[in-house]
Amino acid sequence: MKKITIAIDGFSSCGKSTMAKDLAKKIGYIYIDSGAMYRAVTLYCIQNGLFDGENLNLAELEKAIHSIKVNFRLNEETLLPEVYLNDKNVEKEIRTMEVAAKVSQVSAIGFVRKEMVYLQQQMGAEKGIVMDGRDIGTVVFPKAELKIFVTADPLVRAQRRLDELRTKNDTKTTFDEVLENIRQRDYIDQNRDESPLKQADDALVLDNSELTKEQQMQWLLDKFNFLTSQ
Ligand SMILES: Nc1ncnc2c1ncn2[C@@H]1O[C@H](COP(=O)(O)OP(=O)(O)OP(=O)(O)O)[C@@H](O)[C@H]1O
Ligand SMILES: Nc1ccn([C@@H]2O[C@H](COP(=O)(O)O)[C@@H](O)[C@H]2O)c(=O)n1
Repeated sequence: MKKITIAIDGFSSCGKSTMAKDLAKKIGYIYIDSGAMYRAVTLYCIQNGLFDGENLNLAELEKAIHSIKVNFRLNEETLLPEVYLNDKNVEKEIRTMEVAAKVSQVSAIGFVRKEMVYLQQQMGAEKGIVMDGRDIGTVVFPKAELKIFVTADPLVRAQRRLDELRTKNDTKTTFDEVLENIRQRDYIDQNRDESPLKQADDALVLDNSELTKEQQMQWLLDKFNFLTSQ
């Protein structure tokens, strides 16, 4: 069967990666979490002292951007791609609240986006890919055959993310901190000049506030099956 490109965009913590990952596994496509790439660049900035409080040293980051190596390697056990920063697996480090608090500032920078979008387009050149993010259907793959825009109530999203943090032994972060981070990221992502988060005109909208993971997966699979059976 001819392979297609699937773009899943939407708000923070609404389940994009969960459904993109599950769908890719089910249909034998490559899965790429584009947010992980922006998180990896953010981690680089933190680790290399490019942040002075809230201030980011843009000149230093611009000098370094071409030499920051961000790529994915398959975890042989989970069969899922994991993100590497300069050849080090950083899958866990990029999921901290420290990175979450700074990533939307980094991802709003034009030269950072240009570099990441170039890599993402290379990864999807052969199709057969499910990529999730904020600008996948609008900028990275504007010709994607299937575009989904995911949304959910911020309170529901915050609770899901908090539950996840608790399973990772984070007992400190509060519900209000998670909610504030989600609101802040949504605001910055929607209002930045470069490739703001918005629904592509030809995207199908999914509000999964009241759907289980299984229900959202079935919804997505139905859309995929319908499209590829045409
Ligand atoms: N339908 C659902 N019902 C309950 N929990 C869900 C559902 N979908 C996803 N989750 C959970 O919500 C949390 C956030 O999901 P996920 O990481 O997939 O979101 P995301 O949109 O990719 O987030 P981010 O943009 O922050 O990377 C995870 O803990 C996931 O297991
Ligand atoms: N295509 C994308 C993907 C992500 N971002 C930015 O990265 C942040 C983290 O992404 P998650 O999917 O892991 O939450 C996100 O808040 C965006 O600022 C992006 O700009 N474009």
